[in-house]
Amino acid sequence: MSTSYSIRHAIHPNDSKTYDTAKLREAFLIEDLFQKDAVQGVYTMYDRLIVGGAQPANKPLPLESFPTLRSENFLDRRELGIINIGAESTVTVDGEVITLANKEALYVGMGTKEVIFHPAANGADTFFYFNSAPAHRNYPTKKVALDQAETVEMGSLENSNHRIIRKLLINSVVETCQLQMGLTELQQGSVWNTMPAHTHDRRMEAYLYFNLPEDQVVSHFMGEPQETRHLFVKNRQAVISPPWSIHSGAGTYNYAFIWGMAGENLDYNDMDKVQPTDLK
Ligand SMILES: O=C(O)C(=O)C[C@H](O)C(=O)CO
Ligand SMILES: [Zn+2]
Repeated sequence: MSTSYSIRHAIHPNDSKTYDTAKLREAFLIEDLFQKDAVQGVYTMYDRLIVGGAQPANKPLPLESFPTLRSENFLDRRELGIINIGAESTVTVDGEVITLANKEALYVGMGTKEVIFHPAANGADTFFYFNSAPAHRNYPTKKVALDQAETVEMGSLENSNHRIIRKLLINSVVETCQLQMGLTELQQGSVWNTMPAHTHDRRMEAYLYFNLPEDQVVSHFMGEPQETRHLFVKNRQAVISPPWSIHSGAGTYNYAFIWGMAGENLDYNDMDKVQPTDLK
């Protein structure tokens, strides 16, 4: 079997205040999502979002159901969002072959029986990142290319936070039950993401940092706005952000990240912003 997963429990914000570095990392950081010829997942108890990575190198990898799901197929009661962060390659969805170029996204609806991740034809490194949330109905499977995304430019070089946000799987682009995903790229010389920071009690969020040189890091800031902590994060590592937590980061180099959310609403702009001078 090429699929493995672990479970992360939800934590009360008061408890997290007492965590040392090791405990904080164990609760919120996902260090090893990608492994050659494996599908790996973390089933979080935050809105039951699954954070996953598939790295097909020598063989196609089916997305197998996790025993915790107690369902025959992974998507019997779930929806799925996939973003390709590696070489162009294909995903088959109930036999339909869908090609995803780097940074392209795919929404796969509830009730789909079979999802298979394929290695790139030319042997190049293939990395598919995915998020999955419980669903209540089927919406059609849809590929979203970069030019179909809702794209916004935010920040400035003066504030070290100039970035392009591509909302790929969002309700103006594709119908979903509760999943939203997108990709943010820091522009050269800018290192701060999501600053001013925010929380959104209605939704949890997960970040996957990528396109970061192997010898560079992002300091990811989390916690309640007046009780922040940090996690040092490397390339292709993910962070779980509870609804009460800010999720912002500053890198030693520019980078990209994928954000994914699930929860109470599909309103991307429903955020409680925190001014930088109010953070503690
Ligand atoms: O750089 C940003 O700002 C983001 O990408 C923010 C995320 O999209 C987010 O946190 C959505 O809630
Ligand atoms: Zn957010």
